[in-house]
Amino acid sequence: MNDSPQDEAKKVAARRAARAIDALRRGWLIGVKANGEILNLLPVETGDLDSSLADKDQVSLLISASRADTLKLLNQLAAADPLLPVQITLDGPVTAEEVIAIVDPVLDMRHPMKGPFRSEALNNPVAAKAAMELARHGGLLPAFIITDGPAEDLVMASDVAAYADSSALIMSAHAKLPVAANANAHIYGFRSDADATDHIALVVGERDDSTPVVRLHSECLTGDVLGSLKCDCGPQLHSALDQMSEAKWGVLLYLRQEGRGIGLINKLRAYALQDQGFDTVDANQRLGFAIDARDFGIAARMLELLGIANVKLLTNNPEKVEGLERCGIAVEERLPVKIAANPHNEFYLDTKRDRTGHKL
Ligand SMILES: Nc1nc2c(ncn2[C@@H]2O[C@H](COP(=O)(O)OP(=O)(O)OP(=O)(O)O)[C@@H](O)[C@H]2O)c(=O)[nH]1
Ligand SMILES: [Zn+2]
Repeated sequence: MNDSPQDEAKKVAARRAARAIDALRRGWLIGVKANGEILNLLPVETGDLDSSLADKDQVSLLISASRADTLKLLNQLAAADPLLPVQITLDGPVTAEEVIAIVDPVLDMRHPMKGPFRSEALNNPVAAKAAMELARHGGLLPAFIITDGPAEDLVMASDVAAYADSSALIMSAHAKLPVAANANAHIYGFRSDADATDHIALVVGERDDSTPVVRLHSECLTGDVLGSLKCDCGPQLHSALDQMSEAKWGVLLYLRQEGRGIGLINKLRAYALQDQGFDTVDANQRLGFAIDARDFGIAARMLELLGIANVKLLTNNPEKVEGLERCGIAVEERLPVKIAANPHNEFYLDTKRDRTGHKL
């Protein structure tokens, strides 16, 4: 089947975004274009900072709005949009260590005094916002050195949306998978030609015309595999499979959205901030991310591909209900997930209830 010109354009856009994300992970320079102008950026986390900073009289950095807030820089930009990234300029010579101390909140205790910096209005806010999203998709700290070009990988700010487009997801494999909770289970694999992340669904029990019990489970390597006591993910996963087995049938969507969409390494950074006393919400914001960066459109698309339009959703998170309904899935009922707290996750569960509206 031939793609329509629109589909072809989306693929080209997704490819440019994928190349840019790959470049960022390797520490290469990217150019982000919006409104006819290119913003050339070197990722602080992976880039060769020493050679980029050498002999510079001035160095400009692009950091997230919430990082700028922590550094008390937002008030310098009185009229600024509080969600816009911020450009700061330092007088040279500047060392790699100084730059890292500015962008990495985990080091704040070690380097409490920073600055003075000048923050400036962005001349390409659309490109700057897209750069923050590219860093998140790459699982990197959202911080860049603004450099001179030309960059080999040029991405349009609008390409990020094509990369994250859940309609590109297709079902690619299907097999029986007996699991401990239920020997009658089937696994379905999903992938997309836009983004390299694979997702899976486990259909538990005998499918019929009744509404299935569905659980959207976001990947948590520490909880699901290592049995971390910091969160409730592992017990929730197993309790969900048990509840599905007790119902007529159920569907577990295992979404590869580690750390609520910020990636494994950034989640571990959030844990390091939690070790310093910040809660899960503040930790995400200090890193420069949204409290929850997940896109539940992916789950809705997986349900659509499985031919499921109505669900009974196992969750305490109202955002999951709204996220699915916005994408046309009817949530007939919300079933609470009750997990006994332990001394290590009590504060985390309280934070979810008090700050992110989780019901219990
Ligand atoms: N960034 C970040 N992610 C975390 C933290 N603790 C757990 N996670 C991630 O949060 C996600 C787990 O969320 P879910 O189990 O889907 O639950 P939920 O949004 O709390 O909603 P429920 O359906 O009520 O469980 C996983 O991707 C975990 O990796 C944390 O402290 N910081
Ligand atoms: Zn977890």
